[in-house]
Amino acid sequence: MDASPLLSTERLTMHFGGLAALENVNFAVRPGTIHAIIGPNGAGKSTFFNCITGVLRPTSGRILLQGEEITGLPPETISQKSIARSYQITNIFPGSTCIENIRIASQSRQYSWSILRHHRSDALATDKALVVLDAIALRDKAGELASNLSHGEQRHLEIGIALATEPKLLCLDEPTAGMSASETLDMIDLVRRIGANLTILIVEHDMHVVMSLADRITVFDYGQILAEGTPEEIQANPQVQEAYLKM
Ligand SMILES: Nc1ncnc2c1ncn2[C@@H]1O[C@H](COP(=O)(O)OP(=O)(O)OP(=O)(O)O)[C@@H](O)[C@H]1O
Repeated sequence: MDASPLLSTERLTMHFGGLAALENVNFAVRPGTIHAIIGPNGAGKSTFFNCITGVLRPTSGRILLQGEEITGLPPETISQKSIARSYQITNIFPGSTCIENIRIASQSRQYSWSILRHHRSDALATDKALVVLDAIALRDKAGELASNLSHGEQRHLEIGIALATEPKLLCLDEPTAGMSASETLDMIDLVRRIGANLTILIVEHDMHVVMSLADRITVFDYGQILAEGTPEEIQANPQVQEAYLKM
């Protein structure tokens, strides 16, 4: 029994001049899953993320969030519609404390926070931020300047900033890039924990991370979907093996 997709694309196409970075991509993320997108360099993974988060306006095709068309909407509107993205490059305010970083992000989510503004907004905003800090295992660093955190902790904070906007879909762009082995294990643990209550779309090069976390995997190659399935199905797929061997 398939649930209706949380996010889907229909014939999504993005051309840069004569280059087809995405070509007729039909894709769907089921609610409650951790869905990984993998593929060789230049396969179109970042372009896909950029289209669904509004950074790029696709050349043609449609993007639907819970059946509502969001194609070509600006990033702020897409964020208000509950798609949050954590970037490869850290996106935090280094001169602010961890809790301030989370509070700033949550206050930017005007609609769902309008109630809080009417009722003891400050105390509630702080309580909410502490819940997020708990979720990202940084509660004991609430008052610490973000600039004093380790690289791994900064990536956790960045995910907290995305969580504070109360997304329905969290897009993670290479969350373990540049991490040590132990930071990578911590990140796997974090994504698994937040994925218990949230739909996550993840672009990741580290196959151990992908195979540890993903419920489903979509493989992009030359801007098209080469394969889709469970981690076991993808690992056993000869076309996928060939696409990676040619790298
Ligand atoms: N703004 C742009 N202008 C022109 N070409 C672009 C632009 N962005 C991406 N491309 C091209 O589109 C293709 C897909 O790039 P994209 O960055 O989406 O791939 P990727 O799968 O994310 O690669 P990587 O794993 O290396 O990050 C590449 O050929 C890239 O050079």
